[in-house]
Amino acid sequence: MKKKQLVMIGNGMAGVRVIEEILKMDREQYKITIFGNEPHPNYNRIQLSNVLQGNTTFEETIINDLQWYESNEIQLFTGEEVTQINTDEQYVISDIGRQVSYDELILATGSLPFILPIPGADKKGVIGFRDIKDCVEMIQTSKKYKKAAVIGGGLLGLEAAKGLIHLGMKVDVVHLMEHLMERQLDAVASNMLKAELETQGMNFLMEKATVELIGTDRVEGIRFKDGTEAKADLIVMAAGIKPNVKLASESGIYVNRGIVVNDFMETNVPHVYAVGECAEHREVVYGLVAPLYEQGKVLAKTLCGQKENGYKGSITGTQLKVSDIDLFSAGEIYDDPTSKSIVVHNEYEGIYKKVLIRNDRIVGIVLYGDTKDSNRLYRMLTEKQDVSESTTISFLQSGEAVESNDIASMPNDEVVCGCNGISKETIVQAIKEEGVSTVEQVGGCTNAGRSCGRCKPVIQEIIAYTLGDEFTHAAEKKTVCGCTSLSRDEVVAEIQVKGLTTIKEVMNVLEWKTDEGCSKCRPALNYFLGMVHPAYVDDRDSRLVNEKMHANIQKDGTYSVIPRMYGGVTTAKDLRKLADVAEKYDVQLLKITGGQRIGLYGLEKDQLPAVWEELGMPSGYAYGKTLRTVKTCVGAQFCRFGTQDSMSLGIELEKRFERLDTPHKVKMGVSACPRNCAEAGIKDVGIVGLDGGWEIYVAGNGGTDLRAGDLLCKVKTEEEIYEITGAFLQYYREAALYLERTSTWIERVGLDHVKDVLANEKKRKELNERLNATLARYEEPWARAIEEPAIREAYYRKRELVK
Ligand SMILES: Cc1cc2nc3c(=O)[nH]c(=O)nc-3n(C[C@H](O)[C@H](O)[C@H](O)COP(=O)(O)OP(=O)(O)OC[C@H]3O[C@@H](n4cnc5c(N)ncnc54)[C@H](O)[C@@H]3O)c2cc1C
Ligand SMILES: NC(=O)c1ccc[n+]([C@@H]2O[C@H](COP(=O)([O-])OP(=O)(O)OC[C@H]3O[C@@H](n4cnc5c(N)ncnc54)[C@H](O)[C@@H]3O)[C@@H](O)[C@H]2O)c1
Ligand code: SF4
Ligand code: FES
Repeated sequence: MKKKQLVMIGNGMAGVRVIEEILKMDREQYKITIFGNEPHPNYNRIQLSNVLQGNTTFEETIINDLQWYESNEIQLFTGEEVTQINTDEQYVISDIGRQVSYDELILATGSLPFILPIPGADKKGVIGFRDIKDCVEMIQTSKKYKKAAVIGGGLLGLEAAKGLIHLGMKVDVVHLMEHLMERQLDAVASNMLKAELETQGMNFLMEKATVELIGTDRVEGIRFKDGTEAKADLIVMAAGIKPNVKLASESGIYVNRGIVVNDFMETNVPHVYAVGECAEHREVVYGLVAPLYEQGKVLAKTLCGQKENGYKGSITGTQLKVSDIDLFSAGEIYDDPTSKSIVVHNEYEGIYKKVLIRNDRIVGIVLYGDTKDSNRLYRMLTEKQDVSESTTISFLQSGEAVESNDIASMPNDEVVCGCNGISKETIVQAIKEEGVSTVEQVGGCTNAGRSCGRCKPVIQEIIAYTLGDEFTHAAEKKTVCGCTSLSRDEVVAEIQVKGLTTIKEVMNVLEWKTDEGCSKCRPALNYFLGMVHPAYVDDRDSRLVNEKMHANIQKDGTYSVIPRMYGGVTTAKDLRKLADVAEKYDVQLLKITGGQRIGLYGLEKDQLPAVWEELGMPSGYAYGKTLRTVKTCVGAQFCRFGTQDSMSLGIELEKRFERLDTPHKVKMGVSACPRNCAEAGIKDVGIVGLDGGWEIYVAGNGGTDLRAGDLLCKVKTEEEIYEITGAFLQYYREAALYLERTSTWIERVGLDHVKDVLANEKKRKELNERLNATLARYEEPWARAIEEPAIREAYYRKRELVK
């Protein structure tokens, strides 16, 4: 049966969750295309606050990596904005003129920050806080400037302010109202919050209406309605958001505040749906993921022909992600004549709890300082339980830490992860039936904990309670991924002891929990098998996407071609070839890379075999977990300071070790004197020439986690360098975790340990023997692609546009 074309505009949290749900229900019905105007795969926007506050990295925010799209055959166009929808002829057009037809269309365009329409709002240094780009700008600004102002004392503004303080800036929070977070907290809780945040370094300018942002080109300050001013080199506008609906309304789709949908997330136009922050359901637009994920489930069912009850709306609960602040709020927050409240206010311990009741039902909750009751009360609220028999004590228990007893008495259907609507029962089931034993694995099976992360401590408690004595052992172990409860070392040991030779065999014998594995374990197993068995036949389809393609996929879906240029040395003939090919294929960019070679960027997948054939040069593996480059200085051949021939040594090292699979990428550098022009001190292996010898440095890193290399040893001859470098690489291959750089590996196992291993001559010899046996199996990847039509057909067939 021909698949229907499903197109989604917006590659954010709500939209991609719909696609995940569809894939769980029915993989065969749709050919899926996604447009996202950010240059990233789907990431966890919620965690941007934690990135700013230094609790997580950008890499850790990625929810679905490019490999996920590739392996689910989803065509993803990042950095591309859809600018037109033709609902009569059912196609969309992007800002680069790409036209894609649809049978069904999902609008998941999210929201835009509300930028106050005041003079000066367009100055440099005025931003919202919505995406990675804003986050990067805050981080970079903090390196140059010292004073920031955040406009808006809501959830977003306070999380941004905390992040900016962490980045070393002085921060004013400008708030229009009398109380912070006035939509979530009453006056008492709000004052407690303000007092705590002041101790954390925030300065509040309350009841201030901003009328102008002052400065010349760049913002320098704020002017308020009362005539006062405040200095600021950076302004973060966090005064609310507005649904991103321009495209929908211009396309004739009915829009009120958001894109209006019915209970099945259908808009007024046939075959067009909306989900997430851009959608308006029963006159409500939501701004938290829990309701958006509920909408996502309903939409997936609608699209898979399983329309049931539909979406009925949600009551949301919020928490603030600022360290040392514990607060929860849901439903109504202010007393009125029709409601009664139960309040516990322990000023001594800084705890405040309020439950609002109307007609024997909880209608609102505000908790500050102790939120242990939040799940239970929230459930009573959402289920509209009759509370007439309850006492104050049973409403508002003590503030003791969650203990096993609490888990034991927690009802099975209590929702533990509010963002994803996952109950205790579902988590316990995953632990018992799927054999998972870490918070990450529970997330892999159930989605619990994958959004704001606030439920993770409770998930941890449930694991401990369910596993009992087995827990300590299980929790200590870092498993390969959620598909197995075995660690990397256990899997490698089993491969060796049981003589397992294929991925399928490993999964069967080691009782993998999934049939096909996942994007984490498949590449890892492929690597382990290749590391254990020198003659292993590579399973190309299990590799990470760039390795599988032998080319680096770029943000617009095109690829780069970077041939080897051993030691950074080239010839006029090779340069001519590069120029000819670049002209013939009209490449978008020719660039000298950081690794001293020349890259051709912007090639289509079907052009790659011909480009490589015409170049006739070996692949530079600029995409691989392998030896990338050996950077060299000109050394003794030309430089008057050079004591050694760095170029020849670098070229020889690159030729010896190219193509070798390693746990992560490996970069080398060779400088011919301590002036170190090849920056050998920040390479995985760095060699520095001295009078009469060389120094070998290891585990340097010039990337995100900057690290100077450690001196491993001094040697006299080039032969010694080859021997020690070979042994080091092989030991790293055998001992490091998959996707662990040499820098983190050395930090974990200790330099002295590696020195001890390499100081042992017998071990060095054995390591080099195993390395050489492995090196013998590699061949030039593009030679095969050029010769074999089947490979070209399988991997480099032209991208069809869905039209
Ligand atoms: C810093 C921060 C912290 C947050 N913390 C929390 C929290 O703790 N808890 C919580 O529940 N929620 C939190 N939220 C809110 C939560 O992130 C959002 O509710 C959620 O991301 C909305 O998902 P969405 O898919 O509707 O929109 P988005 O995630 O915004 O995704 C929409 C995507 O569509 C793209 N797009 C728009 N128009 C087009 C077009 N024409 N063509 C192509 N692409 C387009 C956008 O660039 C965007 O990438 C937070 C938000 C921020 C910014
Ligand atoms: N922890 C979380 O759950 C979390 C964290 C961040 C963001 N978010 C979500 O992101 C979205 C945006 O958050 P937000 O805090 O911007 O929205 P918001 O609407 O909740 O808060 C905006 C705040 O700005 C104030 N404000 C409005 N105009 C102002 C002005 N001119 N000067 C000063 N203050 C002004 C308002 O009084 C309000 O308190 C919301 O949907 C929110 O739920 C959630
Ligand atoms: S590292 Fe020393 S030898 Fe090499 S180019 Fe620099 S100065 Fe010359
Ligand atoms: S409550 Fe947010 S991830 Fe679980």
